[in-house]
Amino acid sequence: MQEYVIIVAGGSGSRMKSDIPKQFLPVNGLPVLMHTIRAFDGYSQNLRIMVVLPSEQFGFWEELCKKHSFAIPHQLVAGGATRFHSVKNGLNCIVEKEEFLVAVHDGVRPVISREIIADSFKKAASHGAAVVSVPLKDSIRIVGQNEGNKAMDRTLFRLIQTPQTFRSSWMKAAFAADYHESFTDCASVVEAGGYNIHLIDGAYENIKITTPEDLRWAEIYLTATS
Ligand SMILES: Nc1ccn([C@@H]2O[C@H](COP(=O)(O)OP(=O)(O)OP(=O)(O)O)[C@@H](O)[C@H]2O)c(=O)n1
Ligand SMILES: C[C@](O)(CO)[C@H](O)COP(=O)(O)O
Repeated sequence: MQEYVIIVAGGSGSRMKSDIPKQFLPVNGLPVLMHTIRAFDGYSQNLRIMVVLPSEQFGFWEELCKKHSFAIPHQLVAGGATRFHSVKNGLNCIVEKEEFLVAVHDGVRPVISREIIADSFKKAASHGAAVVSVPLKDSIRIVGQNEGNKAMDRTLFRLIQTPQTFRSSWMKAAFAADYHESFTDCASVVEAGGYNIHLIDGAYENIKITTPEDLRWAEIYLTATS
């Protein structure tokens, strides 16, 4: 089956509090988003890469590509109001008659290994939906509004990462739904569509650059893996 990745970088990065959108911030001399695209290109050059950005950032991105002589082929897609809408826009731009596999990955998760990408495509082919996760390392408590808080069994939980990879027919059927605020990732959308989610092993290094201190970790991890 043909493989695609939709790399979503259409958000506003409000928690990063940076003038430059976080997907363009330099880490080890290269914008975050270029590290992410490079990781997927390194997995397979037959992979088709879609990159979702706010349309008003297309020009800036093209300038950055020139500046860094960045020539990995990819198709630009305009972002939407939420992550759900950005993924949907990416999916709608894929022209393919046959069933295909599609991974969705956060543009701001640049420390993703080829092994995890390969595993996610392999398991999506056999299970329909493969979603990367890691166990919790800290203890957790549930907090109530008036009732204080209570210890929970952390073995019952997983932290969910990307890539999240699906058979195209599952993804298209699920993303035909109207937006709901519980859709924080693709797995929640596909699950709401009635499909089972198969969890696969992720990595603690596969961080999402969300707040300023994450950049430092990305720098450390990318230095260690380059
Ligand atoms: N409308 C949106 C919102 C988010 N994303 C992408 O989804 C990923 C995860 O979202 P998050 O880290 O929350 O990014 P932002 O929405 O940009 O950040 P914030 O929530 O701090 O504003 C990011 O790569 C982001 O660019 C997107 O493509 N389109
Ligand atoms: C998709 C995701 O990265 C999985 O952990 C996460 O749900 C994105 O959340 P955000 O609030 O949009 O950063």
